[in-house]
Amino acid sequence: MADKLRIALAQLNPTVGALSKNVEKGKAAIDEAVAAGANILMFPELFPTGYFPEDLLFKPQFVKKAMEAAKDLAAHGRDKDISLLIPSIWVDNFQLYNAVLLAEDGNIIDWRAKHDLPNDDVFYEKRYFTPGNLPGPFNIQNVRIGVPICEDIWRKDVVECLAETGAELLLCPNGSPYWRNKHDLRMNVVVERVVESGLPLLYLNQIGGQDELVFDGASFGINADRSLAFIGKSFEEELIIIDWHRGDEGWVCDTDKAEPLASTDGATWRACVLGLRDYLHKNHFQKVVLGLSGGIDSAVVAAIAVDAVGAENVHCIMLPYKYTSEDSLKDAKDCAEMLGVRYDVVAIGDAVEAANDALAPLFEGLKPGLAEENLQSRMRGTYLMGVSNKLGSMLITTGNKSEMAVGYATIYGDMNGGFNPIKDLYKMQVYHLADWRNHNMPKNCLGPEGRVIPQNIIDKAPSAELRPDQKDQDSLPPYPVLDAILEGFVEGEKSFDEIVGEGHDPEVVAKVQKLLYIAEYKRRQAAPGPKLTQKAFGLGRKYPITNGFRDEGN
Ligand SMILES: Nc1ncnc2c1ncn2[C@@H]1O[C@H](COP(=O)(O)OP(=O)(O)OC[C@H]2O[C@@H]([n+]3cccc(C(=O)O)c3)[C@H](O)[C@@H]2O)[C@@H](O)[C@H]1O
Ligand SMILES: Nc1ncnc2c1ncn2[C@@H]1O[C@H](COP(=O)(O)OP(=O)(O)OP(=O)(O)O)[C@@H](O)[C@H]1O
Ligand SMILES: NC(=O)CC[C@H](N)C(=O)O
Repeated sequence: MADKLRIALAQLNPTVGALSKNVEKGKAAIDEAVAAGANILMFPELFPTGYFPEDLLFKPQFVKKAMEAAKDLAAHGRDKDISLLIPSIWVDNFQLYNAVLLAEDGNIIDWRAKHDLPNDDVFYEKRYFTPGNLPGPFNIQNVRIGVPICEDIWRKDVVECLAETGAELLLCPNGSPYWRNKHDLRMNVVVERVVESGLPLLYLNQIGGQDELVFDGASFGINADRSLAFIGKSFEEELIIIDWHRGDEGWVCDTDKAEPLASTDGATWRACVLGLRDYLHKNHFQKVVLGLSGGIDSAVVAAIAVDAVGAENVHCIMLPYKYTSEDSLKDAKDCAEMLGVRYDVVAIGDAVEAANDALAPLFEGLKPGLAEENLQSRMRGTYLMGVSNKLGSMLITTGNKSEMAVGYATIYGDMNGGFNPIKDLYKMQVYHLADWRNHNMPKNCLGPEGRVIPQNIIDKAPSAELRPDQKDQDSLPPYPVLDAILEGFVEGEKSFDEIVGEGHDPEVVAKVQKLLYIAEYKRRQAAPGPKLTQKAFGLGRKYPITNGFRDEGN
């Protein structure tokens, strides 16, 4: 019976659906693990397909090829002295499972299926998979190793069963998307399972962006005595190699590895950066274009873009109209210079006047208002999409969570764009992160150190500049109040009475609730953006567009 184990954890960044590319990445990890003398190598959840393949799983051809990909990866272990744990889809007796395969010497010799299928928030696993039976441990190199798959550790039953059936060590592959401070939650869950079972647990997560999800890595292990065994890098690929020995009280970690965890602000920023970078690169774009208005939102989006793909791949365009202030022109230019990006100025006046003239006969007798204001935004959106088409850069859009919540953005105007890096940041968080980035240089970011956003952009009152002297606060409550009410409704699903009970004006609360509900149609047509909170608009929050419900209190 082995008394020592060298375990390799492949904290990798797969691309959903890119079966051959993922398998090649996996084979390189096998070679590296073998060279490092590892006895066991484990991959993250559903590695050959990437997490999560969604309705690709309804395509028999995809399922067939995904199983072939898993077998191909397993075959790479032939004539190599290493046991592979490959989490993959698996079909058995006409049922589809979210499984983990044990492969030795090129052959799949055993497998287990995920028992607890997550079906809340952004997960829809019951739509696709049959739940596995409660599993027993694998016998790997004469050590009994339990492999609960991701959600299997978020409830008690699977680990309890593994412990009762003789597991000595737990290895858990995950596809666990980031949200703010989720790492603490994962640690708590793992410690609970360790305390209940008395077994050490190694937690492996993937990294990378997949549409609206970002995976943050930071894989870790907890010893049986609840102490932290090791922690890997955040938001970076890494082959983590950890030595274990069998002591009198069971398996103990011998490797001293404690990568620093990103701070809450640092992790939020890096999730936006990685989410954007992977969305672009995995969809074969190198460059982005955006409208830089001299306001806070586009300045922060430009800084995130530069950190994601480098200044040489970010094109900022100021599109002034007669309401654009001198301050905005200066602030936009200063910001572009600080970031080192290409900056152009393209006036929209002639086009806006031409459109107004063309529509004038239809609008005769009507007062100018919202239609004329939104036309400016739409003209900018049209110009920017023209640049995107011609120069091959993706247009990125800049609406923050407060604006997306209340519909304070012009549909088919400034909402144009393929991806929105700040979609899940409330306005006050956008300000906070602008200041944070001016004072911090996050890891793996390609932008300059030091100030990247002019102080005047942070200090001045926000304005859409669609009419003379317009300020956001003419139409909306002050952002600290708006954000607090929205957090109540969106993150907390609180009642009208609860929010009013927190000291907010009932009329304002009612207005925000109404705006929130009637803007659902805009959100359905909005670009995706990285999920940073437990309740992000998009994948995990499903509200009807046609919705007659209003909570008016008791
Ligand atoms: N349920 C529904 N399903 C489908 N379509 C629906 C709809 N309800 C309205 N609509 C349509 O949507 C249109 C109204 O939407 P839209 O044209 O966007 O216009 P709207 O939401 O009325 O106005 C945009 C607001 O955003 C502000 N804004 C604009 C640009 C930038 C910023 C900023 O600070 O970032 C702020 C602007 O000052 C204004 O208050 C209507 O003409 C109506 O036809
Ligand atoms: N003059 C402009 N030049 C270029 N882009 C603009 C201009 N005005 C608005 N935009 C684009 O439209 C988006 C919405 O901008 P707007 O100024 O209306 O409100 P905002 O949400 O406060 O954004 P920001 O803080 O970036 O100004 C901007 O982020 C920017 O991408
Ligand atoms: N893929 C999964 O099973 C993930 C579920 C788990 N609750 C998590 O967020 O980490």
